[in-house]
Amino acid sequence: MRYYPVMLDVTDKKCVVIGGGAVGARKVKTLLECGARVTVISPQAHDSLVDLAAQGEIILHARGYKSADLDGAFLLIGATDDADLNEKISRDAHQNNLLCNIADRPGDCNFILPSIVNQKDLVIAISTCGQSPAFAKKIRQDLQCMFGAEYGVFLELMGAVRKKLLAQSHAPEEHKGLFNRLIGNGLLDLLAARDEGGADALLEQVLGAGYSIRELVGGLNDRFECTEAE
Ligand SMILES: C[C@@]1(CC(=O)O)C2=NC(=C\c3[nH]c(c(CCC(=O)O)c3CC(=O)O)Cc3[nH]c(c(CC(=O)O)c3CCC(=O)O)/C=C3\N/C(=C\2)[C@@H](CCC(=O)O)[C@]3(C)CC(=O)O)/[C@H]1CCC(=O)O
Ligand SMILES: NC(=O)c1ccc[n+]([C@@H]2O[C@H](COP(=O)([O-])OP(=O)(O)OC[C@H]3O[C@@H](n4cnc5c(N)ncnc54)[C@H](O)[C@@H]3O)[C@@H](O)[C@H]2O)c1
Repeated sequence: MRYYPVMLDVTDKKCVVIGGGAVGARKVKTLLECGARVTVISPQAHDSLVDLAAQGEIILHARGYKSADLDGAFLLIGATDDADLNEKISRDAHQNNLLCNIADRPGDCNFILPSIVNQKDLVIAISTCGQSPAFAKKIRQDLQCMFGAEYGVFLELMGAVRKKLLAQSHAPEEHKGLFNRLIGNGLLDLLAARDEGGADALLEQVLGAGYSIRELVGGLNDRFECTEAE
């Protein structure tokens, strides 16, 4: 494995994307989904970025890159169509010890981006360590249809159960057994079938009273409506 996989918290962090073409726009979209504060520097910008700037979702500077653009940044992505400039951006980033992804220079990045299958808090990241982005995308497309809305609702429920158990006691070995019984005895399939009664019966059998779906996360149909509306 060439790279160390991590999950980065970019919430409210200043992330600078230099070059707002097709590639920059794709990377901005993911950063926004993860709650970053995004600044884009680009003389010309993809229509989607112009719209996001008009809606106040990003800051867009319609001009060329200056080194000072990195001031206060947590992370930067270089995605211009100018190879020399991309190299300069990577040098500036390394001097400032920044997290740095350069779209055409994997060797100058200290992180690269995976292809992502996502259903609310379920995130499956696929990387070929730069060997074949096209193949990472193909695997994403193959996996995507296997993970429906029930996975998002399932994780919301498991998270609520876990939070409630942890508030009572820290007992990882005991909790592991409970979680494995919920997982192994088909809670996910019951949610997929929208069988709230069946799911409640399983929750009560494994966890006892006080753990119904309504008590934990509200009604099942409401949860599916929220998930599918997103
Ligand atoms: C996963 C994804 C995430 C994202 O971008 O968000 C991503 N590339 C995606 C798509 C894609 N990129 C390219 C094609 C054309 C076909 C092809 O080349 O295969 C396609 C497919 C398409 O467009 O259909 C061209 C390309 N990519 C890189 C270079 C430069 C180079 O290799 O030197 C060149 C130009 C090569 C040339 O000059 O021809 C480099 C990188 N691209 C990476 C990520 C990192 C390694 C990921 C990995 O393999 O693990 C890495 C190293 C750096 C980085 O960008 O972080 C996203 C999938 C989105 C999805 O799921 O839909
Ligand atoms: N990593 C990947 O997934 C991937 C995929 C395809 C291509 N690429 C590479 O990514 C780069 C960008 O590809 P693209 O298709 O988005 O190109 P593009 O031509 O659509 O966009 C390039 C952007 O860079 C901006 N730019 C030019 N000079 C600039 C400057 N001085 N300061 C700031 N911005 C400047 C332009 O205004 C333009 O918006 C290319 O080098 C390409 O080879 C990477």
